[in-house]
Amino acid sequence: MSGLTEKKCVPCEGGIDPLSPAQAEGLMKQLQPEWTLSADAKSLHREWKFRNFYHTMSFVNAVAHIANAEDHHPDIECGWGYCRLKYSTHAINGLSENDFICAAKIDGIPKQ
Ligand SMILES: C[C@H](O)[C@H](O)[C@H]1CNC2=NC(N)=NC(=O)C2=N1
Repeated sequence: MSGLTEKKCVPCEGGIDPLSPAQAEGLMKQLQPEWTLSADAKSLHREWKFRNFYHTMSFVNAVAHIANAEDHHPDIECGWGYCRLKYSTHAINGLSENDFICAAKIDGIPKQ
């Protein structure tokens, strides 16, 4: 169990520094290995594949539920059989712990 899943996102409207690349690399260790950091360490990415549209949208709905509960929202790109997520904290133009908390919670969604 990842410690991040025990945490709750803190509302962010700026005023904090984005995580450094080293801090972001450290938190990556608590996520499933399919997540990648962008080259500038300002965003977090992952893609999923599904065997039909129903399973795709079921996953997207579970992501939306987490986003709503945490009040922290990914960019979502989805279509038949795939979903791509991008996390960054818009208010600071970079990554915050919120992005990692949400990613860890998404890692807990059962894969269909
Ligand atoms: C107050 C509240 O936490 C902010 O408006 C949130 C809402 N969701 C957000 N989601 C993301 N990804 N970045 C933000 O900066 C952000 N801001």
